[in-house]
Amino acid sequence: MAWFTVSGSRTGESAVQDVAAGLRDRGLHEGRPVSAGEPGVVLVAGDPARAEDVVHAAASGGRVLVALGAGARADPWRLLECGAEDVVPLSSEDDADHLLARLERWAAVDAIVESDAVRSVALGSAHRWKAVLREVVEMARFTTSSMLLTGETGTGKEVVARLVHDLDPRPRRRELVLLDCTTIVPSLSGSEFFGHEKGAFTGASGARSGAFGMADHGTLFLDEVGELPAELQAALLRVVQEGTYKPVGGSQWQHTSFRLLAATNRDLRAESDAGRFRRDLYFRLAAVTVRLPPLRERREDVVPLFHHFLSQARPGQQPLALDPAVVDLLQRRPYPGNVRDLSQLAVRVGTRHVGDGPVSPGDISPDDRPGLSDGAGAPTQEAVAGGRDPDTWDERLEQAIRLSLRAGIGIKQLKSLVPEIATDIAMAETDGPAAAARMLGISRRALDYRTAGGAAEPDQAARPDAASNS
Ligand SMILES: Nc1ncnc2c1ncn2[C@@H]1O[C@H](COP(=O)(O)OP(=O)(O)OP(=O)(O)O)[C@@H](O)[C@H]1O
Repeated sequence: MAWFTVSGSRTGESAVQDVAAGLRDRGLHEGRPVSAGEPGVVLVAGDPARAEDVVHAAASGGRVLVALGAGARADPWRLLECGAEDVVPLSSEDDADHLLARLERWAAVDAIVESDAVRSVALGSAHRWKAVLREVVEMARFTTSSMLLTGETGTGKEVVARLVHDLDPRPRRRELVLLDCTTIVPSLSGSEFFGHEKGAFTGASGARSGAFGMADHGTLFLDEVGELPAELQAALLRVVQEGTYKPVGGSQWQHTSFRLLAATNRDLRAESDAGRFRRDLYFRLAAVTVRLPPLRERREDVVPLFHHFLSQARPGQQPLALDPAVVDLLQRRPYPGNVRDLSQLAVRVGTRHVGDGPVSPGDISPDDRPGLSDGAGAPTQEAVAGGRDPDTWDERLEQAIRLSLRAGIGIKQLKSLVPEIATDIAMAETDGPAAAARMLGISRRALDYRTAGGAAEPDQAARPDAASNS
């Protein structure tokens, strides 16, 4: 852990110097945390013109906390944009202790993120992935908050849910109970949720615990929670709020207490705004929302993850090198099914490969080699603008859809993925949101809504069969 001072004038400098001395006394070394890759503090005094540059440089090497001396005129929001994790005012002699406590917490979280327990199950070292892991570790270790995990299919929501449970430090922590909300049959769900007493219904030859009982002192993970039928949303809300339930056929209230985790690849917030998901339940589930990035936002993880899955597909055999053309393909290929897609590709490659030589282009099956000439499947702007044969365009689109279906992406997910990918492409290929909105053929407001996290415009989100639960 390190700290350093940046000052523009004498205003407020004495307070900053006091805190600096305090940090020195407590064993923190003075120096720039730029290359250290460790937590650090930047103390800002006066109105230094270069504070933003300094914070920007520091934050590229590690996590930075900015402390503003009295009278420092730096803009905290700009400093956050420059990469600071937080900006706090300095006001008392105890501030050195507070800063130190924050840095120690960060260092503890970073140590867990770098531990084998995490690295061996939630692979990846991309900046965005590490930021997710830090948030997840912080929540898992230091709170019992419920957490809503969002992200496209195959981004690792279940991996993260298991990690949260494994890192949970509650004494006598019990089971992780997984419920896939797509498979819940409403007529049978009473027993599945609450359990039943012996003789509660025909065939109930003995008492049985339900998910709420089994998760007591543990974790309940509701996968695909957006699919939960309306009547079960109400039942769940009651248990979450009051911690009590009655088994089917029982007369005694039972108590339960669990950490609630839920996952969805839908925009539940928009759905609750549209009355298709209970808003009160949404806010209970989403005390903390963690968005897992799609693989295309962490491309640097593609090749290391591929190596990992390839080794898993060839247990006990030598790790294989990759031909540069294969590396190139891996990096350019689309992954609509995200990490799951990549792992299945590695299995197919492992099956085709013979011997211990490098993986060569021929090990990639023809179906996995889409659109090499123009960037893995998608028609380029030039191709479209230049009026190339529309049949070729159609074929490429069809190929991309075929790959998605094979990767287990159903029509519902495809429908939500396509606008999201199109938005990403437009944002990357134009020089601002106005141009991106024009490229997409939508209003600037609709684009802002999408980029702020909405999967569809509110007026497009309503389904004719949607029942209001409000
Ligand atoms: N960071 C990761 N490290 C290692 N394996 C991962 C990682 N992320 C995902 N996987 C693997 O990818 C596959 C899909 O992961 P997971 O089931 O957690 O995704 P998901 O987001 O829950 O998907 P869905 O929404 O379709 O249920 C699993 O086999 C999982 O082990």
